Amino acid sequence: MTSSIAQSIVQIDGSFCEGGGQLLRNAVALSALLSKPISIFNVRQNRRPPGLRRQHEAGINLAASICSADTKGVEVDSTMIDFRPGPIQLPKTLSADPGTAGSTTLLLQIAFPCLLFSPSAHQAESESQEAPYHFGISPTLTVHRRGYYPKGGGSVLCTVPAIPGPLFPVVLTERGEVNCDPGECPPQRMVSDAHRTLVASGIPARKISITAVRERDQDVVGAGGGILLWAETDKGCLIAGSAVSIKEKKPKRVGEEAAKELVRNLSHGGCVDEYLQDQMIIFLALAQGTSIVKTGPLTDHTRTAIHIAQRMTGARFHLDENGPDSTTITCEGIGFTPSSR
Ligand SMILES: Nc1ncnc2c1ncn2[C@@H]1O[C@H](COP(=O)(O)OP(=O)(O)OP(=O)(O)O)[C@@H](O)[C@H]1O
Repeated sequence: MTSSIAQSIVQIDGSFCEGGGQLLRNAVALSALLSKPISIFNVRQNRRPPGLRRQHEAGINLAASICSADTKGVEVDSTMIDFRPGPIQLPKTLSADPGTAGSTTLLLQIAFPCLLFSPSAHQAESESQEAPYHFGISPTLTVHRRGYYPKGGGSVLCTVPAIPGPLFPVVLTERGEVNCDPGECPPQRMVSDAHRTLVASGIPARKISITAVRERDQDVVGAGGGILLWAETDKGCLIAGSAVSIKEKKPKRVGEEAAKELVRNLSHGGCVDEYLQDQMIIFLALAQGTSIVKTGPLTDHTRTAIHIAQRMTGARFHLDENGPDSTTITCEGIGFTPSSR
């Protein structure tokens, strides 16, 4: 390796802050998108066991197939990887399979930014500009089959509208009034328990509606269940709480857990919940201009995502931690477009 190439490789310590798989996904996604080679050492150092698991391996290989990357060390248990992106060359359909009960949405987390700015499907331009979502984009996600732990076997199809220009910045500083609390979940005990926990926390019963959904046997692999609760506000914010049932957990606890998560995320008055908080960082960094997001206490996932986004993109973040329960994230995004690559 010549010294000029060595100098241009961004060296990333995978043990920073949260030190898990999300650091890896953000760093690889930005490497592929910005065409910046990276080396990550101490991969998932804060997890037991550390190193890559099959779903991380599948995610990195998916990103590599999108941007024709040369990789090193991408195998289970590896704690050091190299990722050298090449040109983005997309087939019409891409698929990835971790071969385990790994999360499909985490595979998407790594591929989505690159697909969004891929130079292939600019006919989607008008659709993307009219979309009502925070950044002005409208991907679709269709669940073909749910696969429950430990077997896995689920299948989702995600369609990503490629955009020709930069993302719009977002200003999410006023949450607005909660309109209703719809929810989806299977057994009745989860429903009644979630309902009781929400009412006990002060949410009026008339605003709560939970629908029990039973999947058709042919649409699932394995046995399981879960509950998803969300609150929608008149300013277009969605705040969620969810839980999945596993053998060791009583259904009563599942409903309670999801309701408590929703209440926790409503109580800080922010515009995004604790999960959207870290997942939107990469998009704030890529958007054009100043984004401002009011949220709850910062998570370590968010601090990690900000660290990686600043290093890889040069976007500037400013954090106002207004007491223990409220944070305002301001970001001066770089205005990335497919032609900046
Ligand atoms: N219940 C949930 N709803 C929505 N998003 C979630 C939920 N739980 C986790 N996430 C999101 O999933 C991502 C991964 O988080 P998680 O803590 O599961 O794994 P990780 O630390 O990134 O990876 P790993 O455990 O593989 O090292 C984060 O971006 C987080 O916001």
